Amino acid sequence: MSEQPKTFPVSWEQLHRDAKALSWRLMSQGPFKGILAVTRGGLVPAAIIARELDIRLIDTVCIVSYSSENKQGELKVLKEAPKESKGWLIVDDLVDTGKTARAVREMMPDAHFATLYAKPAGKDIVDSFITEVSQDTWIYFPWDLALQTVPPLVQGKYD
Ligand SMILES: O=P(O)(O)OC[C@H]1O[C@H](OP(=O)(O)OP(=O)(O)O)[C@H](O)[C@@H]1O
Ligand SMILES: Nc1nc2[nH]cnc2c(=O)[nH]1
Ligand SMILES: [Mg+2]
Repeated sequence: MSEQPKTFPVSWEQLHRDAKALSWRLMSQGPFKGILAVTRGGLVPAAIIARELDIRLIDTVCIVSYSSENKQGELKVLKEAPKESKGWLIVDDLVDTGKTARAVREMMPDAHFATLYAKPAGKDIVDSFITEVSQDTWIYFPWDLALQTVPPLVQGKYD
């Protein structure tokens, strides 16, 4: 569970809408030679953007930054980005502290960096994003969520 006081849950529909909005914005920045998806969070947005911009060349940079308890640790690069960066589009789901984005930027200095969501500490590192949320907000992606029942608003209130 997150220790952030605020939460921003994103549904599949919302994610699709935001990835399409980002694609619209990126159209004027291209054409791009290929997409570099930052795993794992960048994979789903990268697939949607690749479809919208008709990009067939997709590569990955494989980075682990947060543990399963949502704590940031040492950055582990499991697979480096390709050498060429000019004309490439980097896609990640979000930028938070900017640690991941900074590391990828170093590997791909001439690429355009796009994320769906951005927090204030990291937003200046990326070139394009759709929605900003406050630093004390934890974003929940649809692949981390499940439908569940919630009690009615008034349950137990008038007992
Ligand atoms: O700006 P930062 O503070 O570096 O955080 C942003 C990164 O954290 C998350 O990835 P994570 O390392 O949790 O891995 P995942 O994509 O596999 O979920 C997210 O997908 C970004 O890549
Ligand atoms: N899911 C998720 N992963 C993150 N990694 C860094 N910040 C976040 C966040 O707000 N949500
Ligand atoms: Mg990630």
